[in-house]
Amino acid sequence: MSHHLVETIDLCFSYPDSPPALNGVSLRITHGESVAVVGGNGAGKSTLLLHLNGLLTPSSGQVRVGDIPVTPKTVARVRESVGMVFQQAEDQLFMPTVREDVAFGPLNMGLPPEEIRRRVEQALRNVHAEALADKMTHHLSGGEKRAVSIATVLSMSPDILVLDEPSANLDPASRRTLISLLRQFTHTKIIATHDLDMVMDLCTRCIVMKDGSILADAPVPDIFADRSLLEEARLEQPLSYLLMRQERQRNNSGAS
Ligand SMILES: Nc1ncnc2c1ncn2[C@@H]1O[C@H](COP(=O)(O)OP(=O)(O)OP(=O)(O)O)[C@@H](O)[C@H]1O
Repeated sequence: MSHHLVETIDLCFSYPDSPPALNGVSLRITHGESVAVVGGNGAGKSTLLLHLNGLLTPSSGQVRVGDIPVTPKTVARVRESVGMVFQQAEDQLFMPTVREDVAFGPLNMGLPPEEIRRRVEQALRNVHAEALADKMTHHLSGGEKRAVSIATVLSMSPDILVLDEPSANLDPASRRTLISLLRQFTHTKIIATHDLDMVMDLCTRCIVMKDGSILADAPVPDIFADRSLLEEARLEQPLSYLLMRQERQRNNSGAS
């Protein structure tokens, strides 16, 4: 894929017998960006993400990854480039052991056994889960499942990592580990989340959704400075933003 752009053009989608879940979403994300997708419950975040690697097909409009339109014909190629980490780890992990789950993607890509072994080891090392390799996936804790879910995607060496609620249900230490892990992934990241403190930590750009449309798309500090926008989107200023602003005010008053 020439350059790892993700683009949606006037994307609309309705689930069967339901009102539209996406209403003309257009966005363009370029290589290396770290983008948060935020909004209240039911705003359309997961539905948008599921279009990015062809798990849902638009009712109208288009999704493009690089120069390839995402269609049933291109979807296998697109999924080598766009790695999706689902909201529920149970949707991601379906093989008996961790090692088999992490090997599943590379195996499907038709890679030689030695390369598969190398990728599995590397991906597990990246998420600090080497010790879990031979465990049964259904015996893992929530945090371990999340780490292994990410490894199943990293083993395919994606250019674009798409994560739906990656920090949900993690204890503070596991959440912190996840954030530092994601920080090390320097390719494009697209993260749907309610964890606005994590957005402060990881993202530079923030897309705010409401009722299946984009309400705002701007640098993270600009979004968090706009209280009426946040209220309209059923969001609140995160603590880390308030602390950062307080610190700046203190420094400014100290300097004057
Ligand atoms: N499988 C489905 N069938 C019918 N409607 C659905 C389905 N999945 C989602 N929806 C509806 O589509 C809309 C968008 O849902 P979506 O899950 O994309 O929102 P979200 O922003 O990810 O929400 P949350 O923050 O609660 O996870 C909602 O009105 C939801 O009820």
